[in-house]
Amino acid sequence: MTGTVKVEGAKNAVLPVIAATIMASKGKTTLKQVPALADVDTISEVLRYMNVNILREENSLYIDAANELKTKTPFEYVRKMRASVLVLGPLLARYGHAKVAMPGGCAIGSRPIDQHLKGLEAMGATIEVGNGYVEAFANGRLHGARIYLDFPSVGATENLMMAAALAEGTTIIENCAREPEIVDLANFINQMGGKVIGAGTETIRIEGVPSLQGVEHTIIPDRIEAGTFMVAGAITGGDIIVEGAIPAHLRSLIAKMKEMGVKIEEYENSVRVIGTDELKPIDIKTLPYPGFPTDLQAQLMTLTMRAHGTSVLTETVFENRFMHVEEFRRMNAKAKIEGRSAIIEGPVTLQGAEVSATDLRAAAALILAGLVSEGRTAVTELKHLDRGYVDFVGKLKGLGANIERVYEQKHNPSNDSMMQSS
Ligand SMILES: CC(=O)N[C@H]1[C@@H](OP(=O)(O)OP(=O)(O)OC[C@H]2O[C@@H](n3ccc(=O)[nH]c3=O)[C@H](O)[C@@H]2O)O[C@H](CO)[C@@H](O)[C@@H]1O
Ligand SMILES: C=C(OP(=O)(O)O)C(=O)O
Repeated sequence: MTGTVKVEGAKNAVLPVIAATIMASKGKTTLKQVPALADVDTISEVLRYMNVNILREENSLYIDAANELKTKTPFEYVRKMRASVLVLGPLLARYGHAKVAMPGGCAIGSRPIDQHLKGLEAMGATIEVGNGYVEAFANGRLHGARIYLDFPSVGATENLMMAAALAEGTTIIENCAREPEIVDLANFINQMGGKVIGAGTETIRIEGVPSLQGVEHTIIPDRIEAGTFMVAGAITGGDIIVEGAIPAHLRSLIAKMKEMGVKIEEYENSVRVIGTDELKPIDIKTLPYPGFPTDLQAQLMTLTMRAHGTSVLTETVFENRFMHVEEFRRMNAKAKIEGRSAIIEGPVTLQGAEVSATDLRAAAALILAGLVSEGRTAVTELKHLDRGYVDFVGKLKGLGANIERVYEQKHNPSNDSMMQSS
């Protein structure tokens, strides 16, 4: 594949930022570079349900949360998207009450929210969990606290940072997540009038303020989408430019791809990827940022199937994020799971097959594998893909891929399939 592909605003940055907009009791918020994703629609629906005015025009969202808001979120939204739980901190901080459906597990793990709740309790909240809901109360404003997270959870860091922004006094979150999306959220809160220091390091300090206001903010580029296209360039032995990729956000992927023999040129706001036939095997361990992202594990796995030798991919962030391995085996991959590791023997000639996407990144990875498989591959369950990729098929076609999106039943997108032949 050759050519240039442009990345969208980051899904994992825009979702917490949209949740944070409900803390603005005055003024309106304009968000720019908002990707047209199913997850953005879902969180927009959550806000509308709560009585927030929210309007989308092209890549911008206009949000007015100055009305009195409902402080409850029903299960139907959280079921579609776990990130709905990010309204818990903002609602509790603004209203002293929040009732949010408990997110269940999903295909990648059980995903509890104990660290979110532990932090909110330390800030003075009373929490009740029952009948599938978590309900939190604060007697007046939350107060500042010193919180040590057991694990640098992205969602817990975000929920607590938002709650602390409107709390009385200073909150210190230690062992917090350091992802670029945390920094984007902190920048947004600070633009709103908040006082957050240290985002991007292991300790964040937040001085609470009495109120926050709406502002204009541009969402950072999606490093996971960028990384997915970088792998697409490499696996097809192509030469592609990923525009909007910030190399500093992709250090671990760039290092691993270079170790495999892929040529990568870095520019300020783009990367060029030049594939090779002589891929070397690698060992990878997923870790919180700046370690290798779990959200790129499945995609990079496809590249290891083309490498000459044995690669070991160890998943430490989620306990069950190897559902795609079984699907890859249907495509002739020599792959097995041993404990928390996937062992991949390469190189193999992948064969087209009918496979099913088990989660969002598995969907992208199966499509990447399909690009280099002999014969036709059909990927189903594309509702997962639509959560996190804008026009993935169109963008790959633009780079020269032989791929079509097929709508089998118009009103049930989960039945769609994706086909490609090589
Ligand atoms: C919308 C969004 O930004 N999603 C990302 C976010 O998810 P999310 O915020 O859910 O991920 P976390 O960092 O919270 O979870 C990481 C690990 O910690 C565990 N955990 C988390 C919270 C908690 O209270 N207790 C607990 O045990 C989880 O089960 C998981 O095993 O970060 C993940 C890890 O980089 C990414 O894969 C997701 O794409
Ligand atoms: C796991 C992911 O997302 P979420 O946390 O929204 O399920 C992802 O983006 O790969």
